[in-house]
Amino acid sequence: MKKRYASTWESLKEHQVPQWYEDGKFGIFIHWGLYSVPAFAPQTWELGEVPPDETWFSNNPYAEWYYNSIHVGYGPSYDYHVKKYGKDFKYEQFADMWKAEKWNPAEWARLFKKAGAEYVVLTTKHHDGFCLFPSKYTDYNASKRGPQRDIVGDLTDAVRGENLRMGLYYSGIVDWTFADDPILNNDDLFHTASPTFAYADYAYNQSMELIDRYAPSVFWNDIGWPRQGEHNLPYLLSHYYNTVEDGVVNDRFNDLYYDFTTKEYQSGSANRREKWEMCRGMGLSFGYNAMESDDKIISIEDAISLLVSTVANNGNLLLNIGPRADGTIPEEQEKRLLAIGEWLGVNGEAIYGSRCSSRESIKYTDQIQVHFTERDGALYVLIDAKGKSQVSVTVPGLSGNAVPLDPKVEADTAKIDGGLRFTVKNFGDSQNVAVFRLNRIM
Ligand SMILES: C[C@@H]1N[C@H](CNC(=O)CCc2c[nH]c3ccccc23)[C@@H](O)[C@H](O)[C@@H]1O
Repeated sequence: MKKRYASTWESLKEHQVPQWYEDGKFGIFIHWGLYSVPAFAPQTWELGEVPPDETWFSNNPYAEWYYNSIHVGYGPSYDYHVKKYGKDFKYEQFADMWKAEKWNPAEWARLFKKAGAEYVVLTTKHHDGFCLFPSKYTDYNASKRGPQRDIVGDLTDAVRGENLRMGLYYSGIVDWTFADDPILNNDDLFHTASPTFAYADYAYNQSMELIDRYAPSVFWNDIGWPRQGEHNLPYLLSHYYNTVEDGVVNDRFNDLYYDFTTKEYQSGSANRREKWEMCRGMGLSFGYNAMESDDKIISIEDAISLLVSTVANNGNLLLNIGPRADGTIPEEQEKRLLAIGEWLGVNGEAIYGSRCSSRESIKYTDQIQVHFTERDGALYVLIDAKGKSQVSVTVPGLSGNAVPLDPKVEADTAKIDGGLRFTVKNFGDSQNVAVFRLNRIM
């Protein structure tokens, strides 16, 4: 019997994180929109590396923040905009320059499948207010302008055609078509953004139409929810769960409610006893930044290390791609997705459907760490030796027969000092992380 949720916080709190989200472990985030046309931001810091103050917001590495970055009236993006487009060029003019002329959603979905992703989360409306779906509440959308198609619907169909889950991102509290004073610190971001009741109703209405049109498996709200509309949330979220039985939401509703908490680069919180999700771009930006060449984005080794360390600590990794305005995915981003997919093809048994082990990760050096996951009574030992071709580590308190998942991994194990000594001589097809299965949990 399908559970029905009442529009009360008490009823919502009975919701459990669905098994598919616990098991899925790896998702693809997609930031695509008008900001993909200029595709520019300075390459400065990771979120959380410096305080969210004027220095951050006037040198914002997030290319999807282009509107605000030029609106502050100074800084690298402003200078770039004046030089490339001219002082009088309005951001809204990008709405008729964005054509997505080379976009093939089925091709994207095939790539995400090959990457080993279990879910996808696409921006439906980012802070600039431009909607990638035919919203009843604004004509500033991709069906009426630019691509002239239902981007959200077309990608949802393609993603579901590959048996992946489709999630939708919505910028709840920030919408620069309603309130666009330049944002220069977090107070502007969280407290003065979109201050009207009219906007709160708009956000509620658009969220309802996204739920009713697409029944997304993830409703990924960003930054916060309009305070004037907080009383709408129990209804909105109970309607969501009653519409999408195994739906799941993040923690960006003004600390009022969540299924999973979020980290973003170095910002946010992760507690391994709760379900959480790490999101980041491949470089410093979520929207495509044409300046972020192959040598400027996360390495394959670091991406695999991040996936393994996140999953071993009860998290999911939502790794972002920033497609070009024409609908192609930059080669350097595709290369990372395919490499992660290859690694998961060999070692996925230790990732998909696994659960966090009671054993905490062990850090031997900055390059050498050992992580643990458990599944169906087996313990998995994931040895991450970034930058090394061989490694020897002793894991205390382990015993039993350790079998590498990758047949091309050459390794010996020996009982020593009350632990198990692993000597990996060749990482085979497993990049920098060799995975072993122990058939008895000690
Ligand atoms: C995925 C990215 N999210 C950014 C907003 N980021 C934040 O508000 C990060 C702060 C944060 C981290 N964990 C949280 C949990 C609750 C509320 C805020 C945060 C966006 O500004 C950015 O353009 C991109 O869409």
